This record gives sequence, C-alpha cells and structure tokens, in this order.
Amino acid sequence: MEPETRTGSTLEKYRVPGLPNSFFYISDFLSDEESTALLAKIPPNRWTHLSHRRLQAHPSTLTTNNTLIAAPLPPWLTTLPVRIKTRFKEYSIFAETKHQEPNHVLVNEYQPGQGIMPHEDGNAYSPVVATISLGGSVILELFEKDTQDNSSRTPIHRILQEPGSLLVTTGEAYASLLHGIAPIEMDEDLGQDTVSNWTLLGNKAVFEGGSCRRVTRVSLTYRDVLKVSKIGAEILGLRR
Ligand SMILES: O=C(O)CCC(=O)C(=O)O
Ligand SMILES: [Fe+2]
Repeated sequence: MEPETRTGSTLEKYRVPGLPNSFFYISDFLSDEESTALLAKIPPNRWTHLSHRRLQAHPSTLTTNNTLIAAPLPPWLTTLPVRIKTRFKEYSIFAETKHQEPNHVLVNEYQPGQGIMPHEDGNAYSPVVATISLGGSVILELFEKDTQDNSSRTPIHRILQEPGSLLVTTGEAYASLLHGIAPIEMDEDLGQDTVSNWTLLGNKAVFEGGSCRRVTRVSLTYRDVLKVSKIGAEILGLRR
C-alpha cells in the first residue's frame, strides 16, 4: 500500500457545486488496487436478499429501536486492506458526529436494472453518510421532500458516483432531500448540465458519450449510529 500522503487535506475543494449543501465528492478516494482488495473482503455469507438488491449490515443490524449493539466494525472496513478510518480522519468527515467515527456500515449490491427507492436515512444516525462506491458507476438522484408519490417524482439533482469514489452527505443535504437510484440498465443524459459533480469526476472521458451501462455496483455506506447499547455489560450488571 502507498504511504498516507493526504494529511491536512480539506473537504472543501470537493464540494459539489450548485447543490443546496452539503455534498462532497472525492473521485479518487481509493485506487483501483485498493478497490479490488476491498471488494474481495466482502463476506459471501452475510447477504440479506431484498427484492431489488442485496444488503449486509456491519457489525450488525440495528435493533427495532434503532440501537446498535456495541461491537467494533470488522477491520476490513476500517484498517485493512485500506486505512479507511485514517482517511476519514484526514478529511475530518466524522469530526462532528456523536462518536467522531463511524460505527456502522451498510453494504449494498446492485445488479444492472436494480436500484433503491427515494428515501431519507433518518434520525438513527448523526447526519453524515460517507459512501464508497465499488465496481460500477451509477447516478444517485436527489429529490425534494414533498407529498408526491414515488412514481411521479423527478430528481432535482443528479450525482454520478464512480468506482473508487467517496460521496459525503452532510447537514441539510442529509435532512432535507431524498435520495434514490433508478432501477435501470443504463444511466443516460450525462453531461455538464445534468450531473452536479461533473467538474469533480475522475474519468470524464468515460461519460462524454452521454450514457453509461450499469455493471454490478457495491456501495459501502459508513454512518455513526447515535444509540449504542453495551448489552453485554448490561446483562452482567456492570453498566454505570
Ligand atoms: O448505494 C448507495 O449509494 C445508496 C445506498 C443508500 O442510500 C442507503 O443504504 O441508505
Ligand atoms: Fe440512503
């Protein structure tokens, strides 16, 4: 692995222009080698199969009461093969969240034609999500929160997520918009005027034809769950 050379990096230069606030897009958060190494670490036996994608939660699924049972994230998501936690610190991504570091990761896998309905991530988490994309590129659509039903919604912004990229969603962007991925096989109408992070893309040439065929994409969404229960200590009566 390369030595860390990013100390002192600021997120500001990665701010996606033209969006309410606050999205940040780092196209080269991971190298190709790091992306490959990370993909290879995803445990094959932890998937929950949903109708339009498959999902795993680390270290575990939240309880019905949105509580995380205290447990460390597995090292493959934080330190090895990539020093992800260190990189998050360098960009101060979780500097202002409750535990000042992520304690929960959802891994989503989408085949071409699969997506995720417009939704908000809600108040179980501090309002910061850091999304690493692996495999294929995809358009994330942003929607106004309103009373329209999902079928008639039209996106107000579109963010193109390339493999190896990091998208950070914070503050108002987290709370005031919905986000989703259309269940299609090809993202189209790609260009300067239709993709909010066009100037921040790492490999614009790939999209200059205006479309991009989906291939399998895996996303790792890092979050800081607000409520953490030290259930082991509770059972033993050791909780202060
Ligand atoms: O795959 C993505 O980039 C989005 C995933 C997502 O919105 C979620 O897990 O809440
Ligand atoms: Fe989400």
